[in-house]
Amino acid sequence: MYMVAVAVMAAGNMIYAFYPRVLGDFTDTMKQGGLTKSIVISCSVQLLVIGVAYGVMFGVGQLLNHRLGRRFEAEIRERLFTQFTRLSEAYFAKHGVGKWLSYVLSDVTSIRETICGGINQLTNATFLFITSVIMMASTDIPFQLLLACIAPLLTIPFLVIYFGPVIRRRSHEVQESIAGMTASAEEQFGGVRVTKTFAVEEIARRRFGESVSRVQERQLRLVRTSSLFQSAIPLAGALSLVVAITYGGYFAGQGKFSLGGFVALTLYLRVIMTPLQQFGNVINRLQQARASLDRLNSLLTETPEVRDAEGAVDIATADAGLTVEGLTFAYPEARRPALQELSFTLQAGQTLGIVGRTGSGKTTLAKLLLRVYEPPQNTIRIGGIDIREATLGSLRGGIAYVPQDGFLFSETIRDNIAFADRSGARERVHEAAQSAAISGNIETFPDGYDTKLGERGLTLSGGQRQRTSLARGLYKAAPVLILDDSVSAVDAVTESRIIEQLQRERSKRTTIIIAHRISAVKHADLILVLEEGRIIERGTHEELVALGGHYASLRAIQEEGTDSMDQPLPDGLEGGAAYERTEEAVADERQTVQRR
Ligand SMILES: Nc1ncnc2c1ncn2[C@@H]1O[C@H](COP(=O)(O)OP(=O)(O)OP(=O)(O)O)[C@@H](O)[C@H]1O
Repeated sequence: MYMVAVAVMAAGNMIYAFYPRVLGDFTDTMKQGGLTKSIVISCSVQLLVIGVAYGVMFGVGQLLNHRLGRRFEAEIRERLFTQFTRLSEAYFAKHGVGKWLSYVLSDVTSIRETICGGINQLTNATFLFITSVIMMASTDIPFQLLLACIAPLLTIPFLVIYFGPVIRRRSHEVQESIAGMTASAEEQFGGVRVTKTFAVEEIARRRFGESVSRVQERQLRLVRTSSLFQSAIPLAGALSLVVAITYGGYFAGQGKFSLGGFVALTLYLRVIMTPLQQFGNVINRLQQARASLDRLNSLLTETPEVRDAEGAVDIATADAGLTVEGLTFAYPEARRPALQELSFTLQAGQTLGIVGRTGSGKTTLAKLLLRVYEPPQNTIRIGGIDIREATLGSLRGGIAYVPQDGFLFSETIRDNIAFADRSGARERVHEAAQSAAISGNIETFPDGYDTKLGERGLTLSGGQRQRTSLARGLYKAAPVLILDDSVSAVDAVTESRIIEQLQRERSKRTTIIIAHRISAVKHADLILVLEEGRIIERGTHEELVALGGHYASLRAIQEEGTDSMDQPLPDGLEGGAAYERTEEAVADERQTVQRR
C-alpha cells in the first residue's frame, strides 16, 4: 500500500514539475509576439490538466498513507499490549507500569504522524526536487548558472548531519519526560484518596508540577533546536533565489538565455523551496519518530523472563500431588533470600495452611507456585513434573489464586466474578458468590449482579471487595486453590462460614490457605509456620499446639484476644466511675488492656 502511495505521489509531482516550463514557454511566445488564441487555450488546458492530475494523485496518495498510518497505529498498540501481558512481574517491579501509557499513546502517535505526514512529505519533496532539477537542466538555462543557484542548497545535507542527532537526542529526552509525567499522573490519580485523607494536596500538586515543568523545559529545548534547523533551510533557498536574480539577470541581460528561461528558473527555484522546507520538517519529524521507534523496538524485543521452556508440556494439576524440595529463592537485587531450603509434600486433594509473620515469605511461595517468578530448576513439582517444564497456560489455568487485595475491574459484579470464563452459567456465578459469603450483599445492590463497579471497584467496602475477589477465585473451580490472606478483611463469623463452606466444597481438591488467623488454617491437613523464609514448624493443628512453639503461642494470643472481647472491661474503665479517677490511673489501665 505504501509503495502504491509513493508511486502515485511521485507521478503527481512529476506532472506538477511541468508547470514552470509551460509558463516559461508561454512567456517566450508572448515576448516574441506569437501569442494566438489557440496557444492561450492550449496553455490554459495544460495548466488545468497539471492542476487536476496533481490534485487527484496527491489526494489518493494521501488517503493511502493515512490508512496505512492508522493501521500501523492499531497494530502496534495491539502488539504492545500483547507484549505488556507477556512480560513478567520482575520487569514491572523494576520499570513500573505507568510509562506504558505514554508508550501506547504518545510514542505510537508520533510514529503514525511521521508515516502519514512525514514520509509522505518526504516522498513528495524528493520527487518534486529531482524532477524540478531535471526539468531545469533540460531548458536553455546555462549550466554554470544552474550550478550557482543550486550551490547554496548543497549546505542542506551538512545541516542535516549536524542537527539530526541533536534533535533525536532532545526528542528522546522529551519522550522520556512525557513517560515520567504519565507515570506520575497515573500514580497521583490512583492515590488521590490517600492524598486527600492525609491533606497533602499541595505536595501532590508540587510533585506533579515538577514532572510537568520537566516536560516543558525539555520541549522548549527541542523546539529551539528544531526551529533553528527549520529556519536554516529556507535561508539556503532564499540565497539560491538571490543568486538566480543577480547572476541570472546578468546572463539574461547579455542575451545568453531567454526571458522565458529566466521566468522558468525563478519559478523552479520557488517550486524547489517548498520541498526544501519540507525536508527540514520531515527530517525533524523523522528524528523525533526514530527516538520513539527506538523505545518501542526495545520494548517489543524485551524477552519475558518467565516463559514456556522449549518442549514444555501441559501439566495436569487435578489429582496431582505437590512436592517442594530444597526451594531457596531470592528476588532480583535482594540482599537475602525470601525463601530458604523449603521442603514439603502435599497429597492431591489435601489442604495446606501457611502461617507466619509478615514478610516471612508466604506470598513469595504462592508466586513461585504460579511461576510469577521462576523457581530454581526441579524445586517445585506437580504430579512429579517440574513446573518449569510445564506450559504457563496449563499451570496457571489449573490454579486459582486469590490475593489479599484482589483488583476488581470497572465492570459488572457478574463479569468480575466470571472473569475466568464469561460464558459460564449464571448459576455458577451465584454459587461462587454464595460460597464467598458475598451473595447477600450483592442482592441488596441496585442492579444485583449486574451492578457496575466504580473505578477499581471502589463502591464496595474492603471486605466486600475481598469476598468478590474470592468468589472470582472459587468460580474458576481450578484443581488447586490458593487463598493468600484472602479473608483477612472479613469479620470472624463470616470467615468461619467461608472456611466451613470451603472445607465442604473442596474436600477432594488441593487448597492452600495462607493466613494470619489460626482459625483459617486449623482444619488443614498440614500447616507450615514460616519465619524469615524458613519452615520453623510443621504438622497438624493438634500437633503444633502440643509442640508448644510459635504456632501454639500465636494461637494463645489470638484466642486470648477473642476471649477478652467477651469479658467485661476492668473495673472503672466503663461508666461514670472512670471520670472519678486520676488520668495516670486511667492510662495505666488502658496500657494493661492494650497489652492483653
Ligand atoms: N518484588 C519483590 N522484590 C524484592 N523483594 C520482595 C518482593 N516482594 C517481596 N519481597 C520481599 O520478600 C520478603 C517476603 O515477602 P512476602 O510478600 O512473601 O511476605 P509475606 O509472608 O507474604 O508477608 P505478608 O504476610 O505481609 O503478606 C519480604 O522481605 C519482602 O520485602
